[in-house]
Amino acid sequence: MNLFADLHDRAKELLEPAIHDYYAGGAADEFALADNENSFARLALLPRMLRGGPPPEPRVDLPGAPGAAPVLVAPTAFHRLAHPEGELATARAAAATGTVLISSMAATTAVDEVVAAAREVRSDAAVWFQLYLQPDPEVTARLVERAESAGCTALVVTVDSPVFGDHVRDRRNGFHDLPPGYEAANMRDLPGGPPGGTRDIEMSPEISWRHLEVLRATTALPVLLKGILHPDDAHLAVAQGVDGIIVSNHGGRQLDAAPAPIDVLPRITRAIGGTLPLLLDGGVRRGTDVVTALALGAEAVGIGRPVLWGLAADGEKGVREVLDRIGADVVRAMALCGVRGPDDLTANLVVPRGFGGLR
Ligand SMILES: Cc1cc2nc3c(=O)[nH]c(=O)nc-3n(C[C@H](O)[C@H](O)[C@H](O)COP(=O)(O)O)c2cc1C
Ligand SMILES: O=C(O)C(=O)c1ccccc1
Repeated sequence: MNLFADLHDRAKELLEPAIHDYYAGGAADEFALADNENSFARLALLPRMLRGGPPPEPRVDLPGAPGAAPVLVAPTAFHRLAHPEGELATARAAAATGTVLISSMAATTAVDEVVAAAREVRSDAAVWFQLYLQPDPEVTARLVERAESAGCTALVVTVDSPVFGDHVRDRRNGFHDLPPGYEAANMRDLPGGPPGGTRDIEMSPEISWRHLEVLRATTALPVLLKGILHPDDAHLAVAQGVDGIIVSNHGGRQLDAAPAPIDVLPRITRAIGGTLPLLLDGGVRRGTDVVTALALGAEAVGIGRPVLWGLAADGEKGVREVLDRIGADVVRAMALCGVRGPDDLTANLVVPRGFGGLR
């Protein structure tokens, strides 16, 4: 049970089973998928009382997104499979709530249309573009140009996908490609692709820090890396001069043996906390999860599947419901913990559940 259980139930009723499974599923045995939520459940918050502060107003300055809500929309593929308005509905709901939308390279709507929909609702809406570095740097460069001319204010480079994860449910359901009538619209008219058609998204183990360097030389946009889990990689990211890190195991869809992001966040914070903005996604389902992540060193978090459930259940209104619910729940959780501002979000707020008073 969580804050979005009703929307997930409704989405499950409405979606074709193979599409529901595509969204819900993880890699292999789904250990990482399960652990993402379970790891939050293994942590408790030790609240402070009678602190006499104003009502919490959680807002955060992120690269290309001043004054953003601390909960972002994580990039997820293929929103038109959830609702006919697809990414346009998601973009409008995110903009209306002051939420950063990380628009997926694998979207079924082109990024310029996504940004335009957000900016119609709110002229300063922040949309970041998520990107898989492509083996052909020309293809990557063209995608970056598209994101820049669309008006995206940061790039999120997903680094946890040298190959596709083994999505067992998709294999079982025979769900391998977008159904007819849908397209990965950002991949239209790219070098090496069919004329007038869309190019496949390539995932390649060849991709290295060198490709990232090339990318960073071609853009002035802030670049965040999504999918870092090892503290040594966090150090390398700092040395490269990136603008932020999203600690993530891709919602349990890539390496199934990967730890839950919330379990490695303290090590990453110890390694590089304070030098760059740290974000986290995976298993965030309630305000106390957000407070836990912020206390352990994240500036902000992303949510993936709950947005898809809201979108499938009720389009723009459903996504709005998801973002409003979690926003209000964050304020409630902070107030219940006696958090007055960012300075009160420290690691000593978090204890293991069932600690028996021994710590
Ligand atoms: C259906 C689905 C599609 C996704 N597509 C992408 C994608 O295109 N690019 C990407 O970087 N991450 C993608 N992700 C991973 C999310 O950005 C995020 O890391 C994850 O969903 C967070 O976990 P949560 O769903 O538990 O909130 C996808 C996740 C799901 C569930
Ligand atoms: O499904 C995913 O998790 C994902 O990241 C993806 C990547 C490329 C195309 C479609 C989905």
